[in-house]
Amino acid sequence: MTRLVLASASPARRTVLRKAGIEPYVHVSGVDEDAVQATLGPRATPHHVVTELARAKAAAVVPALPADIVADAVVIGCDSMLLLDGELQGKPHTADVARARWRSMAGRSGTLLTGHCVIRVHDGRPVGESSADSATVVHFGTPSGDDLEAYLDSGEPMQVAGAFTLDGLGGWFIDRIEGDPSSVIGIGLPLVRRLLGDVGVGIAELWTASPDPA
Ligand SMILES: Nc1nc2c(ncn2[C@H]2C[C@H](O)[C@@H](COP(=O)(O)OP(=O)(O)OP(=O)(O)O)O2)c(=O)[nH]1
Repeated sequence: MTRLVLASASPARRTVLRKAGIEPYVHVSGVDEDAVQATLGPRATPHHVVTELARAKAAAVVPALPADIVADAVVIGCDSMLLLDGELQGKPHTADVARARWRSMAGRSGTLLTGHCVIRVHDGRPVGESSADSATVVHFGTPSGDDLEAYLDSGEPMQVAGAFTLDGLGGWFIDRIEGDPSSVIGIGLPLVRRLLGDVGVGIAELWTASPDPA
């Protein structure tokens, strides 16, 4: 049976796949995202940046996988960033940066881009690849000063692209989205289904009969 390999440390991506019936084999890529982005140059479009980062993560994992996995696998890399005022934003990492971002984006909208790359591996060799990014417009609410500080104190916004989550505490501050919710969380299920089809894999081949509904 073809095994789905998730080239990501993201617990959010793992959870999305598990709830959708797939227990991924996880192998973190360890890719230096800043270094990859630097090689793309200043004229790289936001769509190209997230897709190339996703490709770098998937490609980095293939040679490191055990033989029994790479006998028959699809390796998926992803990268999510928020495009706001023409600037790509990753994780804020600090409360000060997250606060400044929320003060800028409250009451406005941005586009959450998630790059995806699927590499088909058979008998240890890459035999197919397909990549694309998904774009979801996110309309941000306006948290009160107290709510924003409490959100920052939770630590959540510092660890996620765009300083918000759709499915966590951040959900209280997202008015609506235009696009695929799973790609905002970190891995777009309908897009991955299409990319898997591009490399000859049907999604129903991969999922277990009993998805994790938790
Ligand atoms: N649960 C949740 N997580 C989100 C949401 N939006 C973004 N994130 C997370 C997903 C990713 O873990 C993170 C985006 O950073 P990256 O795409 O660089 O992935 P990350 O560094 O976590 O892992 P990776 O580089 O794939 O090993 O932000 C959301 O709405 N909900």
